[in-house]
Amino acid sequence: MNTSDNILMEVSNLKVHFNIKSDNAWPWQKGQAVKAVDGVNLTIYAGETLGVVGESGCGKSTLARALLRLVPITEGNVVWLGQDLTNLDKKQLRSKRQELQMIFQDPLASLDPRMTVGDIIAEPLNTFRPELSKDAVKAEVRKIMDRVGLLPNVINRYPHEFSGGQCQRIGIARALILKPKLVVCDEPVSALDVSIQAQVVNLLKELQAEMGLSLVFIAHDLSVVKHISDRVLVMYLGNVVELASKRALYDNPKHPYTKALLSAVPVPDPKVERGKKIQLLTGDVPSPISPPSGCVFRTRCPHANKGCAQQKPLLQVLSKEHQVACSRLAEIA
Ligand SMILES: Nc1ncnc2c1ncn2[C@@H]1O[C@H](COP(=O)(O)OP(=O)(O)OP(=O)(O)O)[C@@H](O)[C@H]1O
Repeated sequence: MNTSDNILMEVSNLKVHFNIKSDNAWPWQKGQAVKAVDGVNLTIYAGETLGVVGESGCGKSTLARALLRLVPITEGNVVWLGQDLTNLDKKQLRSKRQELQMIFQDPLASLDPRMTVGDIIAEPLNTFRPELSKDAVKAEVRKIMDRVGLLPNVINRYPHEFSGGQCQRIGIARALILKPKLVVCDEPVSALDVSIQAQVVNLLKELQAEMGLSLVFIAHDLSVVKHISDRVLVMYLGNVVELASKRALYDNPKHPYTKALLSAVPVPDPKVERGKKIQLLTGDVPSPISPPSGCVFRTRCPHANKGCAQQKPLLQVLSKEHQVACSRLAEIA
């Protein structure tokens, strides 16, 4: 159960704005910033999987990196087990890396091509546990390799000799060898074949249960997120538009954006699929350089003509349905 006793991370008003460099910007963009993450509040509990979904460019990866302070944070706080990571210096932050790990989208690109699998997996141990003997490190490496489904005889091979799925297993082994408390998985299966995706997702699920890990799991595929998550966070234009338990979100989505996203998910039953109405969103996603004020979804919201277009703050919109969604937002905030 999620209670204040088992909070791992508390994120408040988190903002990551990237200043646009003048050499690769249009003249009118100079001095402006991309608001990749723009005021996110969330809590991560011990042992849970928090899924993160949203269209491309909505800020999922930036949020993931900001949780581990891998990108500069413009404003806000990321409190990890009572300690604000945003105040830590490099050395203090480094000591937290044992507890906070990340798995990346492109498994091959995330592995050093000049290192053997054994060395890649051993690297975090060599860095953070220098007191361990070579034999002890090797034993740990073999143990985790076995756990993620890598055969012992591949220990001296190089990443390019492996398939995408195997490379992701190597990435998982490296991330888990220090027994972290939280692993942020940034689209860990997006680059894999569908058949392999299921294996990797199930492996993560098993390891999570076994090691009592918390996962932040980012993906485009809402079915994958449904399979692995306990709670799901929906992002739009750097903001959280809905955050709810998996069941509540998939069975009874409140926010019009969530509804539109879910309506596009294919249903395995052809009869249901044929009769299904996809809620198409009109218009493009506004620029993250100058997002709409008030409700960021306003320009594409199907209820916008009922008052939402007036740039009113979230709770002043007239549509009843949208009010429900927006009062949920207030609860979340
Ligand atoms: N280093 C950077 N400098 C400037 N803008 C950036 C930088 N990194 C990301 N952005 C911008 O921030 C916004 C959010 O990007 P981000 O990669 O976090 O989105 P995303 O939801 O993870 O997208 P995708 O699903 O395609 O990976 C985008 O507009 C992106 O162009």
